[in-house]
Formats: sequence, structure tokens, C-alpha cells
Amino acid sequence: MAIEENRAIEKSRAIEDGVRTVEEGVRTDFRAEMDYGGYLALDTLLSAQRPISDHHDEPLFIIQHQTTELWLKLSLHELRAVRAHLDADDVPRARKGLARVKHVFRTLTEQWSVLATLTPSEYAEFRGVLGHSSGFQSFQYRAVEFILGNKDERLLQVFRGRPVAQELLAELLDSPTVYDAFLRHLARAGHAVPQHVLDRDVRRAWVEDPALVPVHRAIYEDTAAHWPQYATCEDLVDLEDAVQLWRFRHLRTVQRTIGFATGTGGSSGVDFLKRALDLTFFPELYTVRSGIGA
Ligand code: HEM
Ligand SMILES: N[C@@H](CC(=O)c1ccccc1NC=O)C(=O)O
Repeated sequence: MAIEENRAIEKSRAIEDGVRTVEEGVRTDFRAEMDYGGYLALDTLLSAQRPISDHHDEPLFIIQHQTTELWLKLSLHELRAVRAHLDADDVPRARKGLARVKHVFRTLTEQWSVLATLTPSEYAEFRGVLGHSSGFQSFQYRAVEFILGNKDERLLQVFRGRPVAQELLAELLDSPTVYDAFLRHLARAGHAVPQHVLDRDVRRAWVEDPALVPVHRAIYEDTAAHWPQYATCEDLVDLEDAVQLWRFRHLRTVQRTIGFATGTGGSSGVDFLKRALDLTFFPELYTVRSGIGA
């Protein structure tokens, strides 16, 4: 039989009157067992969009934020695991986690294009209902910044009225960052990480330490000898790049939506967000690049 004829018969079995026939084995009775919506708690998830204006575009604004928060939740979960894998000197697993978080941030960066369809005029129609609420009060975003090294104890006061958020941030403030965990791993692997780096006060934001550059230089000068560590350095740079691109798209979206107006959270707006672009998680991994091939 000709292949085309065979295909036509198969197709006629699968489609009747333009409708796909549901195979016999497909389950349809979920009165007594777990189904899709039950597993995913969709009743809870889908009842959590509660616009406070009747403007058509407020659901977009809410869903854009909520999907971001879901991905931030996963990022934090993965970054905690990355830190634990580094503590256990399990580089392959740490690298897999870093790659996943990088892709989450790429997705989040891409997602800005959806919100960018919100015009200034549309946003202005419901901006007033937001009061002083702002993304600055996102505890999960702050948690991701903290675990990556951009710590700031003062920001905990923003969450005075939110004990769960404040506790989570306090715990991350007190614990080593992903970079701390990586540097401790390097020390155990025989790299000459200075003692003061290993003993640093982990509650403080990371500040570039020139004494660390030779450690990275040794890795980049003989990549074959240090391949897993070298690859992890590049994963960290990939991740920093991904977070920076998210910050940049946020800035550009803000600029096209509210121009140079002050933020609902009380900051100068675009100018304040611009300054975040100067914050770097792994500065030595950039400094070391200047000397490569020199
Ligand atoms: C039209 C959309 C948006 C505008 C106009 C906007 C504007 C702003 C402004 C002006 C700030 C500075 C703080 C302030 O004074 O309010 C800020 C901070 C922030 N926003 Fe947005 N934003 C928008 C969408 C989003 C979305 C979708 C997210 C995702 C969760 C987000 C997350 C954040 C975060 C995390 C900060 C703190 C950044 C930092 O500390 O550097 N924003 N935003
Ligand atoms: N800061 C924004 C308001 C805003 O975007 C926002 C308001 C409530 C909850 C999340 C928000 N997103 C990011 O800042 C503004 O100044 O228009």
C-alpha cells in the first residue's frame, strides 16, 4: 500500500468530523482520584488574581508579576541547592543548577516584551490604585540578590510587617552566598584562596578583592588542569549576565512606561534602577579577563 494511502487511513481513524477521537485509554473520571488541577492547586493559583481597578490591563500587570514571583521562587530553590552541591564539592550538580537559573532569567527577560505592550496611557489609568506598593518590596527578588552576594541588611526593614519574608532574608543574610560556597570549594580543591576571603563576614555585600584575582588567573591560564572549576566560573558569569539583562529590560520597560517619573516605592525611578546596573556579583571574574592573553 502506498505510504500516502496508509497515512490517510490512520488520519481518518484519529479525526472524525474534524474532531480528534479520544482514545479509549484516556482517563476521564477524576471524581475519586487526583487530577491536573488538584495536583497543581489551580483553585488557589487561579483565584489569586484580584484586580483592584476595573481597567482591562490590570490582569496583565498582575500576571506578569505573579509569573515572575513563581520563577523567582524556583530560582531561589535552585540557588540554595547549588550552594549545597558546592559545599559537597559536587561540581556537576552545581553547574546544572546554575544553568537552570540562567535559563529562568532568560525567560524572565524575554517576558518583559509582554508587559511592554502596556502603553503609558493604559498604565496611567490604574497606576493610582497601586499606592506605594512597588517591586522594591519583592522579598523573593531581594532573596535572590542576597544569595548571589548583593546583601544589604537595611533592606530588611522594608519587610517589618511581613515576618515570613523578613525571616527568610535574615537567614540568607547570615549564610554564605553561592560565591562564598564556590570559593570554599576552590580552597578545598587546592586553590590558593586567601584565608581572609574564607573568613569574611558573610552578612556584608561582596566587595571586589584584588587578592582573589590571581586565584582565578591560575584557573584561566591552565584551563585543562582546572576544567570543572573553569567551567563553573563561566557558569557564574553566564548567570550574572542573565540577571543584568533582566535588570536592564526592567529599566527600559519602566522608562517607556513612566519615563522619568518617581516610583510608587518612593525612589527617583529610572535613575535609581540605573545604579543597580553597576552592582556586580562576581567582580573578580570580570577583572581576570582583562589580563587574559596579555
Ligand atoms: C510598568 C511596569 C513597571 C514599572 C513602571 C516599574 C517601576 C519600578 C520602579 C520605579 C522601581 C524603583 C522603586 C520605586 O520607587 O518604586 C522598581 C523597582 C523594582 N521593580 Fe519594577 N516596575 C514595573 C514592573 C515590574 C515587574 C513586572 C517586576 C517583576 C517582579 C518588577 C520588579 C521590580 C523589582 C524587583 C524592583 C526593585 C529593584 C531594585 O531594588 O533594584 N517591576 N520598579
Ligand atoms: N514602581 C512602579 C509600580 C510598580 O511597578 C509596581 C507596583 C506594585 C507592585 C509591583 C510593581 N512592580 C514593580 O515595581 C511605578 O512607579 O509605577
